[in-house]
Amino acid sequence: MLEVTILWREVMERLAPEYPDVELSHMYVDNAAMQLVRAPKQFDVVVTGNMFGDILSDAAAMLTGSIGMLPSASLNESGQGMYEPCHGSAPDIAGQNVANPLAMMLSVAMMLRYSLNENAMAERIEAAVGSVLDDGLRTADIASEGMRTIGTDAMGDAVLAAFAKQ
Ligand SMILES: NC(=O)C1=CN([C@@H]2O[C@H](COP(=O)(O)OP(=O)(O)OC[C@H]3O[C@@H](n4cnc5c(N)ncnc54)[C@H](O)[C@@H]3O)[C@@H](O)[C@H]2O)C=CC1
Ligand SMILES: CC(C)CC(=O)C(=O)O
Repeated sequence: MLEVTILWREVMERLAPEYPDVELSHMYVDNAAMQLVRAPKQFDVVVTGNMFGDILSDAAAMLTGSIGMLPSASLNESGQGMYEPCHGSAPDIAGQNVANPLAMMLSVAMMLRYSLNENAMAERIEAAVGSVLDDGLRTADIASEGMRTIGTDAMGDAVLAAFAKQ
C-alpha cells in the first residue's frame, strides 16, 4: 500500500506543473476522510484512486445533506462522459416513493453542460431544482423542521413545474 502511495506522490509531483492554478498538497486517505468532515472548504480538487475516491465521495456527499443530492460525471479527455448520481440503487428504500431524485436530475444537467454543450439548458434544470428547494420542498432524506416533506413522485413533478416556468 505504502509503495503505491509513494509512486502516486511521485507522479503527482511530476504532473503538478501542468496545473499551475492548483496548489498541490498530499494527504493520507484516513486523514483526508477526517479533514473532509472537519474542514471541507480546504478542498477544491481531490485526485485519488478509484477505491479511495469512492469512499471519500460518499463521505463528502453528506456535506450536501444527503447522497441523494450529489450528481457525478466521469469524463474522458474529449468530454465524453458517464453521468450518474453518486448513490447506488438504494434497495433498502425501493418502491417506497421516498428516494430523492435530485441527484439524478442534476446529473442530467452535468451531461448537458459537459458533453452536449447545452449550458443554458443545464442552468435551467439547476435553477428549477434550486427554486423547489427554496420553496421548502424536501424528500425524507433532506427533511428538516419548517419544510414540507414530499415523495419522489411529487419532487419530480415540482421540479418539472419549476422547469417549465424558467
Ligand atoms: N455508482 C454506482 O453505480 C453505485 C452502485 N452501487 C450499487 O447499488 C447497490 C446498493 O448499494 P448500497 O451500498 O446500498 O448504496 P446506495 O447508495 O444504494 O445506498 C446507501 C444508502 O443511501 C440511501 N440512498 C441512496 N440513494 C438515495 C436517494 N436517492 N435518496 C435517498 N436515500 C438514498 C439508501 O437508502 C441507503 O440507505 C449495490 O448493488 C451497489 O453495488 C452503490 C453505490 C454506487
Ligand atoms: C463499492 C462498490 C461495490 C459500489 C460503488 O460504490 C460503486 O459502484 O460506485
